Amino acid sequence: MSTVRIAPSILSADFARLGEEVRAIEAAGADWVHFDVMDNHYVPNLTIGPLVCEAIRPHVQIPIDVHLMVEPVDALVPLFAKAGANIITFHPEASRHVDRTLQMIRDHGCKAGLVFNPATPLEWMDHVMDRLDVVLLMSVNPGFGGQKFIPSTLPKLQAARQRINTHAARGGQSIVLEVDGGVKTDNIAQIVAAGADTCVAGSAVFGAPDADGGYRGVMQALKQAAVA
Ligand SMILES: O=C(CO)[C@@H](O)[C@H](O)COP(=O)(O)O
Ligand SMILES: [Fe+2]
Repeated sequence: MSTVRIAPSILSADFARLGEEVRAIEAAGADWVHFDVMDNHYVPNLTIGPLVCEAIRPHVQIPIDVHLMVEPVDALVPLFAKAGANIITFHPEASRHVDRTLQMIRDHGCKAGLVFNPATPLEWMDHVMDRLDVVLLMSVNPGFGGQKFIPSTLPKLQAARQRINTHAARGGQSIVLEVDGGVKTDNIAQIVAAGADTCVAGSAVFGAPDADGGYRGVMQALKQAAVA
């Protein structure tokens, strides 16, 4: 049985019923709530902030995984920590002092992570391995849900997995390897085989037809397909 985590992205949820939506995905077996923050500056889209994080916090027990697509980053860290975030990830190009931002996230009691766009080199992680709890590889360009998985993410996942395993073999902490964008039942097996242990899925989960078992059906289908 696979231990892959599924983190539904609420970007594709019904925002008018967000409390109900996050309760439904938790009941359906979601492992994390993936919370996409877009600022209409680092990315063209504009989404949700700490007030919405605070509003959904009492509705779920599972960790809230805040993916910051904002520039600059630092001012939002204390606000999301206070709003109940458990994990905060950011794009290294968007922070002037990456080491300091990672440290700040942990100082606020959250797990810290870096997000790599499809063209962002993995070298960004090399000098901050000790400060990382999560490495998130984007398998689409950030800004929108419902895009198609970029296949070059697969060798990049293998390379990231190798770095993470080497770090652990040298006595370093364990680091989650998360993938975000275009994850579906028909590609999750390849994604997990390439080294991912945590998969964000937005449109795949929230677009699941009721006839196929709705959120519970798609969550089971993703977890089963991951080990196929
Ligand atoms: O961060 C992002 C997009 O920028 C993602 O979290 C998407 O929201 C994932 O949605 P799907 O590709 O699974 O529909
Ligand atoms: Fe995301």
